[in-house]
Amino acid sequence: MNTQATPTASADETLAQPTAAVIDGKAASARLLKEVTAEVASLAQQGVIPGLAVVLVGEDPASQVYVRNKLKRTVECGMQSFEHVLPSETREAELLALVARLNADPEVHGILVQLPLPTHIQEDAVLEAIDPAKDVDGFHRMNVGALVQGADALAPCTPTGCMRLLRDTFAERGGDLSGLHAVIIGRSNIVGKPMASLLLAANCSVTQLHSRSQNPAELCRQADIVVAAVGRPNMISADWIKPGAVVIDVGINRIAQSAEQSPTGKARTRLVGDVDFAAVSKIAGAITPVPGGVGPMTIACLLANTLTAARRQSA
Ligand SMILES: NC(=O)C1=CN([C@@H]2O[C@H](COP(=O)(O)OP(=O)(O)OC[C@H]3O[C@@H](n4cnc5c(N)ncnc54)[C@H](OP(=O)(O)O)[C@@H]3O)[C@@H](O)[C@H]2O)C=CC1
Ligand SMILES: Nc1nc(=O)c2c([nH]1)NC[C@@H]1CN(c3ccc(C(=O)N[C@@H](CCC(=O)O)C(=O)O)cc3)C=[N+]21
Ligand SMILES: [Mg+2]
Repeated sequence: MNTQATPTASADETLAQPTAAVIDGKAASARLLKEVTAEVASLAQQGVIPGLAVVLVGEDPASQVYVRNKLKRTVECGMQSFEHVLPSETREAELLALVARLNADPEVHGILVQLPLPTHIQEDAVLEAIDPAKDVDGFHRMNVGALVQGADALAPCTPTGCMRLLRDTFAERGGDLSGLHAVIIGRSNIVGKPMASLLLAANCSVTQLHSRSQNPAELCRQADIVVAAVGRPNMISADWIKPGAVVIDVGINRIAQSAEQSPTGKARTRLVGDVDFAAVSKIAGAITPVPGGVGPMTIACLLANTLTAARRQSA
């Protein structure tokens, strides 16, 4: 990672050094995966191979990206991967029966049911059916409650990955997150809400924006840390950002790409985040790219959670 502008730089300094450091999520995830791989090997010597079951119902595009990358990394770090791809017509009862089988399977230490589920399935019923000890997404009420109360729990992977990137970024600058103002855009159970809990635990002042917020750009401009988790391509423009702020872009949006822009010369799609990277990177102190930012960290944290779950279940 380069360290050109500092997050506390004044507007003048930032004008003199107008390009944000690009936070390298791929490198950070490779470092974490290396640690996980070593610990998986030592657990394997005790006869335990951590196993992760992934359940995908239907065809959400962001979920498909996730599943593909996850499978690769799981095997690379020495874990077992169990994939369950079900058609979008799958009935809730069938899905609950599968979850019950995975709960009872001693080779499965972690269970992840991809969200969103098709609308005829009640998401919360499925999430509550997962054994909390195997809930590597941290979405079960028991784990959500523990996170909010600051107790030890399996914490959601994407916010955990964002925290690792933030801590690394501020540590490189000789500081930490304590006392900084963090603005989160989005309040989903997957990203926005658990992100707020983790930032509060790190002693940030936290503001949470959502679709009903008034003057979002004005509020966001007060942030030292911006976490964008909306699902709208390029929504966060340069005028939302205070010079020198650290920007974490969680969005994974697939947009059409013209033939001229495509490396293959064919009209295709490409991934973009929620932040207008080209404009914001001229103002921010540091920023995560999409792809190559939060996404790879989510996967590394998922595998770290699976290792933790396997250790606890075999202790
Ligand atoms: N990189 C990764 O590892 C991951 C990436 N993602 C991606 O992150 C993005 C967000 O995901 P997720 O949290 O699940 O999305 P959700 O759709 O569940 O939540 C989106 C949030 O954004 C808010 N919102 C919508 N429009 C606006 C607006 N105009 N102004 C302010 N807030 C708005 C919504 O507000 P309200 O509550 O009022 O409706 C809601 O809280 C998606 O692109 C997703 O693909 C998700 C998980 C992991
Ligand atoms: N129960 C559940 N938990 C989730 O955590 C969850 C989910 N459901 N549903 C879908 C979203 C989305 N999500 C992604 C994670 C990693 C990448 C990822 O690896 N991104 C790479 C993509 C690289 C590429 O393939 O081009 C990157 O950003 O660099 C993408 C998307 C997790 N989610
Ligand atoms: Mg639903």
